[in-house]
Amino acid sequence: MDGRRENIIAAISVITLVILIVIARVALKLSKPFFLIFGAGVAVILAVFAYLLLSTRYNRRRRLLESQLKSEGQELRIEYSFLKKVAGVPIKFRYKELEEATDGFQALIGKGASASVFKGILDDGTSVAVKRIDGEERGEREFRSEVAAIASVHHVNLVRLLGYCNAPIAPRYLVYEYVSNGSLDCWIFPKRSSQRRRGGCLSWNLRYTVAIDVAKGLAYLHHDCRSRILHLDVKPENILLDENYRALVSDFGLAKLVGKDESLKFVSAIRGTRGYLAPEWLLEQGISDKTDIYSYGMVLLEIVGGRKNVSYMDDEKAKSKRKWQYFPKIVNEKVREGKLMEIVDHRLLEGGGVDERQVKTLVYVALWCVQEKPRSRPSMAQVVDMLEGRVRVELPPDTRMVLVDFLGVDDSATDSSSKPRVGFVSNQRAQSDVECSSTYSLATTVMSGR
Ligand SMILES: Nc1ncnc2c1ncn2[C@@H]1O[C@H](COP(=O)(O)OP(=O)(O)OP(=O)(O)O)[C@@H](O)[C@H]1O
Repeated sequence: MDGRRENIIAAISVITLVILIVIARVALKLSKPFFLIFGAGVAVILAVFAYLLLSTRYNRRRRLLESQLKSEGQELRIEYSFLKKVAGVPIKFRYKELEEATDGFQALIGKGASASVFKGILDDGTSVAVKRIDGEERGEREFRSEVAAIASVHHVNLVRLLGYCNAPIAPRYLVYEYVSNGSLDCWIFPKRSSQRRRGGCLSWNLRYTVAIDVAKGLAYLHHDCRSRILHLDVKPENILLDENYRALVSDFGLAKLVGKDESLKFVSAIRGTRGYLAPEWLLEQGISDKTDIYSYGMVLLEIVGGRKNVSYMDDEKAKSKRKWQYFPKIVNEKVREGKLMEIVDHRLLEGGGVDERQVKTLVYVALWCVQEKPRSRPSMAQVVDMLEGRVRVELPPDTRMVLVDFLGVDDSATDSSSKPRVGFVSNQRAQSDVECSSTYSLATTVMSGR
């Protein structure tokens, strides 16, 4: 009850009692009933005063506590949102917020095998990339592994997950920081005339820093996280470039968290992308961090050559007979022949500024990474040391590269970005263990090299 109201009620009751006593005095004189009424009246007045005293004290104390709690609550809220910002804990978004941020999912900035990515701007002005994960069961699996893998990691070379939205019925969404220069493939492979995309020809210096950035991001995942994280889909389409062309590893949809003390090798259904898959995975001999290192080596070769590792031969006759070139094998031969510079992206050689020593380092490291035996490959931490010049890079052993995965394909097969990931049905494996049943057949073949 409000204090002022209490006082008014008390005053009215006291005045009423006094009036009653006065009336009783006039009506009853000093008789016995008068003294009874008088006594009762005084007792009531005393009780009203006692009540007033206690309730005023109680209210004052309650108001004090309330204001204390309010200010503490506010402090806690400020502290919580500060901690959230500092720790980078992913936020849960409402579908409506994402719809507003992307203006109804208008600006599509990328599309992969399992997701569409839209540009958006949050209320506070932050630019974001909103990834809508398509597909029911697979979507759920990719969503979970992506959140589990990236929610807890923070590194300058890993794309930052700002939040997620998993409203019932609607597709699942992941909200990432927006990385303004798109993916690496647009910056190293020549643009096809039909393509309308951002990009250009990345300079040699920037290619070298990108190689180091990606190695650092992967080294962090392999060595410095609480559980070892295997990316399992390292390819140029999953490497993003920011406004300063620093590289960030993205797309953790296939990532696996492995306990630090867990066996280094384990079996997993073949997924990932054609052209970057390590032989041990194709041969179902178990995967490990060395599987990522193989894919990284394949990406390094594409960075140096500015071309896909698996491509059609240029001449039309060969094309009609489906003759392939396997760039890693060409690189291996050129290295042995001492003609290293012949494999460098021609567009870079025309412009000059290619450091031959760096080319040698990058190519040697790449050939170490794509060694067929996983144990011959370096760790990601060693790769960083080699690229940054702390460790000398020896000439890698000659590899036969007899095992090449490629698909029974059509013309667009050299563009992995437009293709579903590889699905592989093994005789021994249950169908449910297979990542996706694409229309492609996976073949293992001996490549001619050129
Ligand atoms: N944070 C981001 N900022 C800017 N562009 C992005 C971002 N995330 C993704 N993209 C763009 O969207 C494309 C597809 O994204 P992503 O690779 O995550 O999808 P996906 O379906 O998981 O791909 P995949 O085919 O490897 O399964 C990327 O190649 C890139 O061009």
